[in-house]
Amino acid sequence: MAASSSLKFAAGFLQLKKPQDPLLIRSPNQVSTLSTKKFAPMAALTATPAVSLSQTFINLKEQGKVAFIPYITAGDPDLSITAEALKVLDSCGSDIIELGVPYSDPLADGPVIQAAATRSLARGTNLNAIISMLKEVIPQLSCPIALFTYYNPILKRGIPEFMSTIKDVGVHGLVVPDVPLEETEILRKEAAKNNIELVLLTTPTTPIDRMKAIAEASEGFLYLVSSIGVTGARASVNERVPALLKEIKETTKKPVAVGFGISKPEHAKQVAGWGADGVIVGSAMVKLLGEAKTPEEGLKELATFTKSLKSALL
Ligand SMILES: O=P(O)(O)OC[C@@H](O)[C@@H](O)c1c[nH]c2ccccc12
Repeated sequence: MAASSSLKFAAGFLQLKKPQDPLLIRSPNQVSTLSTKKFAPMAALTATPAVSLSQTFINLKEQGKVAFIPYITAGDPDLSITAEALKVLDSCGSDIIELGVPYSDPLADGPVIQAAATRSLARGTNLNAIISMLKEVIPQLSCPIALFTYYNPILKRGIPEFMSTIKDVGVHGLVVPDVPLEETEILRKEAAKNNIELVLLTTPTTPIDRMKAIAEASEGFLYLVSSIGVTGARASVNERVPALLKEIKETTKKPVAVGFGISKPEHAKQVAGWGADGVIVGSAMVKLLGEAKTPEEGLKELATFTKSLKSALL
């Protein structure tokens, strides 16, 4: 698995890998034994059902708040810990959770998320097992889930079936980083049929006309990738973000969430101060869970970190 660290997003999106590459495809029938595990000891408890991504932003805006959106990789260290982590993230104030489907060739990911995906796949995580876990856990969450996946797992399953499956378990949004705008039409159509909001991404190198078209087509929110390159914590947030946000805000009324390289409460506060409607933190979260001595310790650290990021946005 090699993700190029010099990767540049081609006009907003990555190049699509050939779906027939056998290395990239796992059979949907390959159900891990994890899928039969009980993920939710308190399955009887149900939270207030989550609203859509766009409604979440409307509600926050009314309160003058910025959305906090953590990202974690499903199945790292295993899916039962992911289930617990989702509950921790939800109860510590996350507004939307981006849950990543691990993938063998995660082109847009830096070393931290690549390593998490490798560990997760090595444990046998696959889409069916993730879906079974979500079926039990989503009813216990009060914030919506946006599933993050590269395009291949969607193609492998078939777009209509993929969408109806994730809808049935209560997923609200979808982020697919390697589909060019021109190819999102079919995805959008199937997503819309199932009330799934398809979030599109724009980057600092996206030409303005293309950014406008992406903003127009994006649902739920628009994902502003703060800097070119791959995911991963950085010392500071790209100074071009305020200008990029201004440009986008002149184009669209849709909420804009900023991600890539945000790893500290100070970063989150700064990005919110620049006018973002949401702040996305991935690698820093994944690292805490991945490097903890025990899963329990990882979950504790995740709780503390989530609260500190959330309170930077209050
Ligand atoms: O890890 P970071 O730098 O905090 O960035 C957010 C990010 O992890 C998440 O949104 C994401 C994970 N993998 C991606 C690939 C492309 C775009 C976005 C992502």
